[in-house]
Amino acid sequence: MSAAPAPTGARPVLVVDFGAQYAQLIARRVREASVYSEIVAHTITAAEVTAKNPLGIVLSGGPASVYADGAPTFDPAIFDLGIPVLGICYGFQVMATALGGTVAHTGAREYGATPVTVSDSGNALLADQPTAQTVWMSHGDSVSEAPAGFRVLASTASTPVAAFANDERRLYGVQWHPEVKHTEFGQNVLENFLHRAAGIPADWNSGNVIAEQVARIRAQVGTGKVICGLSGGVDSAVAAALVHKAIGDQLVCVFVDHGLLRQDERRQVEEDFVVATGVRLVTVDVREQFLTALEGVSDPETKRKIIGREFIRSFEQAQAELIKEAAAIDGDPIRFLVQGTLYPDVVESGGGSGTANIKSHHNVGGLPDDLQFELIEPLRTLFKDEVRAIGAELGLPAEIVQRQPFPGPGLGIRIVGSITQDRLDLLRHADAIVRAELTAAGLDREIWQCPVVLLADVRSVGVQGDGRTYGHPIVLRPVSSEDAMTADWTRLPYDLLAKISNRITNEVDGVNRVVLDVTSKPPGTIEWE
Ligand SMILES: Nc1ncnc2c1ncn2[C@@H]1O[C@H](COP(=O)(O)OP(=O)(O)OP(=O)(O)O)[C@@H](O)[C@H]1O
Ligand SMILES: O=c1[nH]c(=O)c2[nH+]cn([C@@H]3O[C@H](COP(=O)(O)O)[C@@H](O)[C@H]3O)c2[nH]1
Ligand SMILES: NC(=O)CC[C@H](N)C(=O)O
Ligand SMILES: [Mg+2]
Repeated sequence: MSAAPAPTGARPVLVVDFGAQYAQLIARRVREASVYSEIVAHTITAAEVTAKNPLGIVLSGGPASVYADGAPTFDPAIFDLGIPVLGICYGFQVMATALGGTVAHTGAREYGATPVTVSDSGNALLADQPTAQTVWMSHGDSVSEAPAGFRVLASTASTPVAAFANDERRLYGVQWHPEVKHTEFGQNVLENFLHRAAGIPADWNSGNVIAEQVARIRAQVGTGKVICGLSGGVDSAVAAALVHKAIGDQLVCVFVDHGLLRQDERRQVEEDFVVATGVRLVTVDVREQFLTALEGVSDPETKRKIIGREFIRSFEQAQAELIKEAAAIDGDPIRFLVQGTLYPDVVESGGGSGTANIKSHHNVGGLPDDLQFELIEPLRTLFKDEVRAIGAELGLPAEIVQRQPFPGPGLGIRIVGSITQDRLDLLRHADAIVRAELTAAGLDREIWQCPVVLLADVRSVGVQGDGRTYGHPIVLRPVSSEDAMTADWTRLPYDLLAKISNRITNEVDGVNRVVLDVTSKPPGTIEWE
């Protein structure tokens, strides 16, 4: 399992994964508390834990029941190592069972927002916590009896043991999920555990990530040559800056012009980006290849796999050209490919432990089986806002660090239907209008991104210039988000929406209707495909 890499000599907090949806979220919240963390499998043994010398351990939730056959187990000797442990949900139930308490299917099930009563705040975990608070629950089993030596700290209407503690042994557990934003005092509980109970100082920051990644990249690459897929977006800019810091001129960036880009994008990357960062950049023009490969394809996953494959073919093409150019390589082969992959790309592609495939991101689930490159993905366990912080720390300009995301498959996954040159030109035009208006309204920082989608297989009747039209709708999808894992639709001012709608229907041939997507994520995703 991938884990955020340790800074040299740093003692981690281990997050033990029992198949949770939220293991990375826990790791991220620990980082937010300025503490370094690593995710480990639940099969870790007491000896392996000792070898890692952790400052604390957090046990995640998980879908199984502790008493069921085949449920994920945990080495009980770990509780005797003297290391502070916090169990969450399934992890709380694991701790209860291992230490002589009982867990049962009591019939009490709690999902979502649940009021909890804190009955004992005279302990490190719930110190200074209000008596009444709302927490996020997701369980069907309950601790019916706390282990001997443990105090019950909190309860809900149907769960008498909702939190417990043994301050002497520094063992703690909560039935609820402190790692999700909907839990009112969740971060406080985690920080109480880390700082008060376990006494861990708050001294971890993005500077540590940079130092460690630089060391790790140097060790991985040696004197080899590296290419980096650079899109002009935040993630690849930060990845490239990190790699550049590590190995300097051994890095060459490659921009793929696949014809699915927005207006003016290539020029921006080739000129503005290079000026801002000083990286060496080559562009491969593969517009024809992509269009041919995608001809007649309308299924979203098929499109994504083709795009993922063609990206790698494009990088191989750049690799071959650079190898010919002796100056770029000094005779060393180019074996490594840097990608700005983030954790949400991985988890949505089904790459988390036991998580579902929502959509194959081109750089993860869309990679071809015959991939020859050795990947370098220094941001793979991080979330976008963390990456922005690292970019700022590395000195990248705000225009780059604060840029809105744009997916690698570009306009290709914003045409619902098959992709043609005409449809791309139409969508590019509509998208340019939307972006110009949002920028003019000063809203770029407020919205996370605003996909503009062409419903190429849908037509509706309109009237323009006293004549009948039978045109396509354009969908506006403005969203607000913290990390793209969840999102809400942005309430844009009506006047602005009216202006955008007017301009698109007046200026873009073939469009006679503009509609607004008012769906959150979940249940929708941000992109339509
Ligand atoms: N046009 C492109 N040329 C080269 N590499 C690309 C291109 N588009 C995407 N990539 C690669 O795929 C990775 C994932 O794309 P993604 O859009 O998630 O990240 P990004 O473009 O770097 O940042 P952002 O999410 O802000 O758009 C990039 O980090 C980059 O390595
Ligand atoms: O580089 C990328 N390659 C992809 O294949 C891809 N698919 C979605 N996205 C971006 O990821 C975030 C979440 O998008 P969804 O809610 O649509 O899954 C949003 O920011 C999307 O724009 C992608 N980025
Ligand atoms: N989210 C969880 O960790 C759930 C734990 C366990 N499966 C239960 O239903 O109680
Ligand atoms: Mg991008």
